[in-house]
Amino acid sequence: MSTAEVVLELADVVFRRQGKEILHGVSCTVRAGEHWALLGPNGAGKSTILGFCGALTHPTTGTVRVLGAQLGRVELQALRREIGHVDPRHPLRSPLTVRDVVLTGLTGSVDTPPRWRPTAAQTAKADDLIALLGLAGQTAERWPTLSQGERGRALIARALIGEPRLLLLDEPSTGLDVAAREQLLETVDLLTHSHPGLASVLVTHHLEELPETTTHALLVAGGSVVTAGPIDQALTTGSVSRAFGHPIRVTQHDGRWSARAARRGAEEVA
Ligand SMILES: Nc1ncnc2c1ncn2[C@@H]1O[C@H](COP(=O)(O)OP(=O)(O)OP(=O)(O)O)[C@@H](O)[C@H]1O
Repeated sequence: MSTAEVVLELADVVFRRQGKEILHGVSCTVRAGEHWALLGPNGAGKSTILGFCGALTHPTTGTVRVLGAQLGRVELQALRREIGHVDPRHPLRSPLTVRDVVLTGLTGSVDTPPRWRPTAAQTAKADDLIALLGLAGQTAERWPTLSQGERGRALIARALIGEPRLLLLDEPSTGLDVAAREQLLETVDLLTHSHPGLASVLVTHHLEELPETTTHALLVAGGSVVTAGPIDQALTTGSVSRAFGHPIRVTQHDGRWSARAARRGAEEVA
């Protein structure tokens, strides 16, 4: 059992909305340096769980502790500033440059606030992150001209500029072609070296979209945990088939995962 600092802890979390129980007692502990995949079929409860991780919602019962603070006892706004949140549906409409988009991670806003000016050190830091994410040379390019993949990497730089201890990635490969997806995954893998203490939670429906550096998986279905723990133990043909309600064969090759429907005549699903 790791002794690294606990970054995120969900204990028996139940969530009800409009008379409906959406989560039925979810528990999970994420420690510094761990990279979790949050996986499950449509409607499983992934976004709801990510909402707790990002200090966006309170549980109905049970406890959520994010970065040592219990939700319900702390000011959520202050806590959110310590969490890097990458949402591929970032609602930016104005033609900010890559550098300006990254700097909005410091103000926690979508656009640059009027009269806000970055310091020279903040600008230098934005440029360092832009280079780290493979966008050097595109610092002055404007948001509407960027590809989806470039936007995804710019949003990771934006999430990192506040030096978060927890990074949340909400389906970061959405809308990417295979090359852009692979570049994005390589970039995420790089973070284990550039930001060694950082913990992350990445939401996806697809095992193929898991970075090689993923250490743990939380598999959910119907608002309950199917399995949670080190990825090699958590992601199995049996657990993934149970979660998705379909016989699926899970394989791992060179650190990458894949899932295929188990065809008739194939080996029995464990
Ligand atoms: N505010 C709400 N009021 C009522 N029901 C809700 C609310 N938010 C979510 N739900 C329901 O809770 C369930 C889980 O939703 P959630 O969005 O967390 O699933 P998900 O795993 O992220 O799904 P997807 O993969 O489709 O994005 C769904 O059945 C959804 O309809």
